Amino acid sequence: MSVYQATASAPVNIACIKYWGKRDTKLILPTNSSLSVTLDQDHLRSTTTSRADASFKKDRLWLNDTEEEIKEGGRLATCISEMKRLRREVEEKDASQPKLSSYYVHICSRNNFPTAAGLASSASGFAALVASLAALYKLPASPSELSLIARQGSGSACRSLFGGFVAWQMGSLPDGSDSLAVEVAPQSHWPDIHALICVVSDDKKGTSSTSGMQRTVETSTLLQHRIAHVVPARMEAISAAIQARDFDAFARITMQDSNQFHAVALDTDPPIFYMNDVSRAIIALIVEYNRVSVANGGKLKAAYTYDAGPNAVIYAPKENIKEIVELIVKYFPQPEAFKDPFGLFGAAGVGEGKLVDGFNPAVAKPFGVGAVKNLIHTRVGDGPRVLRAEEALLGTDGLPKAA
Ligand SMILES: Nc1ncnc2c1ncn2[C@@H]1O[C@H](COP(=O)(O)OP(=O)(O)OP(=O)(O)O)[C@@H](O)[C@H]1O
Ligand SMILES: C[C@@](O)(CCOP(=O)(O)OP(=O)(O)O)CC(=O)O
Repeated sequence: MSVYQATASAPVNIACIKYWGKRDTKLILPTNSSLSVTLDQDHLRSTTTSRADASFKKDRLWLNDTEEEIKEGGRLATCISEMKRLRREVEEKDASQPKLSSYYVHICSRNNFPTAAGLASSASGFAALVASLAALYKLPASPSELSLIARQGSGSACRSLFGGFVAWQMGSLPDGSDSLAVEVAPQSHWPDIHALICVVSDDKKGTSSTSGMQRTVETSTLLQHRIAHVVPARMEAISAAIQARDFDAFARITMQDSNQFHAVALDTDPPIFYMNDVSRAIIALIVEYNRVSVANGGKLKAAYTYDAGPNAVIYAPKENIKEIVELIVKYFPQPEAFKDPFGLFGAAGVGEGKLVDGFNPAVAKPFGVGAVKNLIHTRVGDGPRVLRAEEALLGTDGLPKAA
């Protein structure tokens, strides 16, 4: 008997131009275009195995070993049924294809980082779901076509169907068929872009992105200004900066857009605060680090950005990461020396940290151990990967294997 099963992994992406607001909440159509950097799956990823079998009694999904309910009409159900629809098209064109679209699926997924903690698990999670079903169903669909479906799981997920630098074009059609992700530049165009994630909190967050952005759409006048007058020009400018590998322009726009996203959150009624004192201290450190560089005739060396939570993501060319880690560790001591996967610091790692010459230490007060709980050093990465059969998360019985 044939086994119909496929496993895929997908990356996290962190936006430089933020998606915040929907014009259609069911189809997940945004009020503005957005642009992100895909992070390396070698460090942060969702891995998903999908299997279709005539003996299965219903569609089931396990996330990190716990079964999730697939609510009728919900986001998971929509993605699964849309993927079955694409499979049906394949079967209608070629009668020799097994009728997998009529079978129920079992799906097992794991994230190798905290779920629902503002580390974009919904993005990698829905991208991995769509990528694994596309492999199971042997769909001829392009990443942009698959992004149309991932988008209906979680908007930001559509951007995780590509590696490198990715735009989500908002589109204008009411059915959403032109609201999709496109590659701005592949990972290989600018592999030198690294990211340092400062995990300020890995708790579940207070106001979810989904509910927060709707409140912003309903109450913020600043959002209307952003949509009409700010984002279109920024999309153009940051795409040009990426094409030219102009980090100074990339960093300036990224920080401006993070600031404006948090400004529209604050302009929401009642106001939404995602950053905390630790987040703001990290901003002050990056601003001062850049000031010293510019004062010495240089350019911006790092860019911060924050999603719907207090964690900082710092983008920088690889050559600056050592200084940045030393700076962060100086103000946010770590329980153990920080060792990074790129071996920038040798076997001993970074212990006490230090400041670059000319840095004004008074821009922030030092915090205690635990204020930044964890540092994750990663870089721009590739798009979803189809994995070997041995990496499957479902056992021969179609149920999750023990972790
Ligand atoms: N691997 C996965 N497979 C399927 N769904 C997932 C997966 N990982 C996360 N999700 C879905 O995404 C939800 C978490 O999304 P949520 O937006 O709350 O957090 P986040 O993505 O970590 O944060 P943010 O999107 O604001 O950065 C989970 O509750 C689950 O429904
Ligand atoms: C701040 C953001 O991370 C918001 C992400 O929102 P989601 O994609 O999580 O929202 P839903 O579409 O409702 O699932 C900015 C971004 O990723 O562009």
